[in-house]
Amino acid sequence: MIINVVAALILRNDGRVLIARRHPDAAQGGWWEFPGGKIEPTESPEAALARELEEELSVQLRVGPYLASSEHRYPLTGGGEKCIRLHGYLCPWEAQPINLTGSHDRYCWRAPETIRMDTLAPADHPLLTALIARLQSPSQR
Ligand SMILES: Nc1nc2c([nH]c(=O)n2[C@H]2C[C@H](O)[C@@H](COP(=O)(O)OP(=O)(O)OP(=O)(O)O)O2)c(=O)[nH]1
Repeated sequence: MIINVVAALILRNDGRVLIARRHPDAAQGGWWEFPGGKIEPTESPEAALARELEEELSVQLRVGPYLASSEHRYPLTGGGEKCIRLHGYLCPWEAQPINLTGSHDRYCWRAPETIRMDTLAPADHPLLTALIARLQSPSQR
């Protein structure tokens, strides 16, 4: 079964993007990722993402354009694997307090090209690559 997950690439005016670290006790604990979560059956991806951002960071943001998707299989401890289909959306940052109230223990703002791939959840790699390409494309300047 494929689990559909949405993630936000929250972009600040200075070009930095928000990444958050999954709590050690959470699934895929310790990885840095773009905040978000699973899409419930009755939700649009955008509604799911707005809800997850409120639940996980206590922020209210406008969900912007779709960026890219990826698929990744994580091994399960008891055997087998879990297949994640991750859909990334750009979200312009609107300044407000951030409170981590979900599955993360830290967050930070990073220039996308300085994010270390070996600390980023594997499913997020294609999203980061797509973000860097988009920010470098002349039409986005
Ligand atoms: N939120 C999020 N999850 C990601 C990313 N990359 C990635 O591999 N994942 C994985 C981790 C989890 O196995 C799964 C999403 O689970 P989650 O725990 O964030 O979703 P949720 O809040 O809806 O979960 P739940 O505790 O309510 O069941 O997708 C990402 O960038 N953001």
